[in-house]
Amino acid sequence: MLIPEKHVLSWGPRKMLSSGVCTSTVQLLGKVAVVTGANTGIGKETAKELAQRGARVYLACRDVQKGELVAREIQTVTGNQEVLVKKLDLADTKSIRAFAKGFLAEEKHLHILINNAGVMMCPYSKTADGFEMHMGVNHLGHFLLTLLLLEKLKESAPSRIVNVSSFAHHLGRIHFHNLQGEKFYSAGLAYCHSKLANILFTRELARRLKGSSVTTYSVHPGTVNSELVRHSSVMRWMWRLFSFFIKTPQQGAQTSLYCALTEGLESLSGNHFSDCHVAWVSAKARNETIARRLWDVSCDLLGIPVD
Ligand SMILES: NC(=O)C1=CN([C@@H]2O[C@H](COP(=O)(O)OP(=O)(O)OC[C@H]3O[C@@H](n4cnc5c(N)ncnc54)[C@H](OP(=O)(O)O)[C@@H]3O)[C@@H](O)[C@H]2O)C=CC1
Ligand SMILES: CC1=C(/C=C/C(C)=C/C=C/C(C)=C/C=O)C(C)(C)CCC1
Repeated sequence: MLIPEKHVLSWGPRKMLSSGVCTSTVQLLGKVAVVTGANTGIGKETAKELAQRGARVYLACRDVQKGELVAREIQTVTGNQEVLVKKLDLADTKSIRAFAKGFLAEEKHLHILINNAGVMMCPYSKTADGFEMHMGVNHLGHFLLTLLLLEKLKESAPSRIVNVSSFAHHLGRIHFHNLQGEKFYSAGLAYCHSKLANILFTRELARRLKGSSVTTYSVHPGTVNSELVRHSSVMRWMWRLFSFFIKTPQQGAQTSLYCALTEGLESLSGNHFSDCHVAWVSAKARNETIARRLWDVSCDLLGIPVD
């Protein structure tokens, strides 16, 4: 194990709240990984560990300058020079298509895709394509990215897709008549809806990928001290006050790493994980009809032919 357990699990309340360590010893020399939102928080720690294990890692970031600083840091810490930065703004489908085009032209393989980037509790705003920001970035952006990279993942199989969701999905609903939040909007609930969409996408994708050796998992990383709370002063205050009780980003990365690396997980494709174990999801998240409809509606919105 490359992350010594004592550094992942400190002591006291944080230890109690941060169970779940990726104990896989899998090495990744010759493997290629993409991590979205890798310039900070959970994504940065996930990318660092993948690089530590020898993978060529693409940091897919909307701010290339921030990404370059982190890439240098990861190169220095891990000794792996194959840490690359590529511009990806999930709030703009042109940027997503440009990212995929560049990546597919450059790389023969893609073994691990970690759909990690996310926004939470933004004031009402829209992406370049007119999608509500949470649904647009957290769900539709990653949906499009994944479909554009799917052939490469299939050619590189066995390969894995990890979608970082949240236990907040329990409060989520897919309001097909108000998917862009135009009729009513709550910043907190919009986040929950998008995280439910992450789980429905994972389950429907797993169903469609059966037999392909490409597997997919959704993840709740835990409550993690990161920049996710940037839009809420109450949450920022809570995070500061309770920082000792919540996970570090390195601890928050463990379940994503577990799903990306652990051998023998293939039969659990489509499942949701928390603290490196299969976790229960809401009844809405288990609804196949909603999952199929969300898939079709997402294709429609993105101008992808529905199959
Ligand atoms: N922290 C927590 O307690 C929990 C987090 N999660 C999930 O974990 C994931 C990682 O979040 P976390 O590390 O905590 O949060 P951070 O805010 O620290 O990191 C989020 C990352 O997403 C990137 N991002 C945001 N918008 C876009 C965009 N339009 N295009 C590309 N990248 C974008 C950010 O880039 P930039 O730095 O440029 O803004 C940043 O790199 C999220 O999906 C979140 O929903 C789930 C449950 C709990
Ligand atoms: C009650 C309580 C807490 C609050 C937890 C909250 C509010 C978690 C929210 C998580 C989110 C927003 C996840 C995003 O996906 C702390 C700080 C752990 C400290 C112990 C008591």
